[in-house]
Amino acid sequence: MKVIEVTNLHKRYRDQVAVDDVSFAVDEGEIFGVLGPNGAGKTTTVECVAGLRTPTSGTITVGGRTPLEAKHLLGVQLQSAQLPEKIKVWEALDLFASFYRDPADWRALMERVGLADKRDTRFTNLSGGQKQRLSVALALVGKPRVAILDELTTGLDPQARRDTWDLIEQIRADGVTIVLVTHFMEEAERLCDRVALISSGRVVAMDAPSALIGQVEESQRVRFRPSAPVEDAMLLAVPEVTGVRRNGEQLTVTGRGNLAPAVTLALAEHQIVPTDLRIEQATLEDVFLALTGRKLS
Ligand SMILES: Nc1ncnc2c1ncn2[C@@H]1O[C@H](COP(=O)(O)OP(=O)(O)OP(=O)(O)O)[C@@H](O)[C@H]1O
Repeated sequence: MKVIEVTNLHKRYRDQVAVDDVSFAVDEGEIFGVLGPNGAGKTTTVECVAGLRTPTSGTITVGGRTPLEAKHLLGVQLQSAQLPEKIKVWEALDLFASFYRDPADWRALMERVGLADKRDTRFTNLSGGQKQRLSVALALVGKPRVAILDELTTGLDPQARRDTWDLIEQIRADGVTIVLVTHFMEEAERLCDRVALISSGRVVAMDAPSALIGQVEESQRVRFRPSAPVEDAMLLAVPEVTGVRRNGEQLTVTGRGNLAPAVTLALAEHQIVPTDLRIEQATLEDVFLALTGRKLS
């Protein structure tokens, strides 16, 4: 079932087109990623979905209603959401809970996002990751059906980022649909069931990360040093192989599908052992580059 439907969204700020033509639908219970470089129109798109901005044209429904009618279904954690510096963790949660008729138990939520021991800490004294986790808790306090999380892990160190990813997965396990705005391809690959790649206000591709990566011409690369000389022709005869490059003794074989097992098997048939074997897989970055000629970050 579709919980969000965006059709031909267009948003202009005076003479600046922020979103040119964006359409997508989000299934109930999925983590849907909106991925694109800075300025692609991601924030504008989700702010329209959240009812915080009015589209210039196009339609948006959330749970079959307009974003404004659906406000109670949405929990929004927005980029650089700021709280008063001196507010304490518990006060912020208690304040946000007071906005709703039937709020979640904010104490349980505080526990859930790992801030129970920071209950009395002021916002300004929280670390970057703790601030982000508080903002997630604040987005969830209204028991939303859909949570919109914008650039949630920007500025976090790797450990804090992984902790935040775990938190997002837990929230989804509770049945909350998540729209995740990010410009980190690794984050999108790891978390999202589907992603919309956005460039210059348009959706250039939309699918599961693995499906998008599978479409890249050379989605796999295998690098190794052969224990004995290898003919290119022998490798090119392997159906999965599309190319062979040499760099001194090192060979780079590109291709698709189950490339690494196919290559090692072909080598074994010629009594050749691949040493220093490294397998590299294309990423969403490669997909984006192939589609737009531009880098994601
Ligand atoms: N309030 C505004 N007034 C005028 N132009 C705006 C406004 N908000 C955004 N824009 C412009 O619209 C375009 C899209 O911005 P948006 O913030 O939606 O992109 P984004 O993909 O979220 O980028 P980022 O990751 O940097 O936040 C940009 O060129 C931006 O400068």
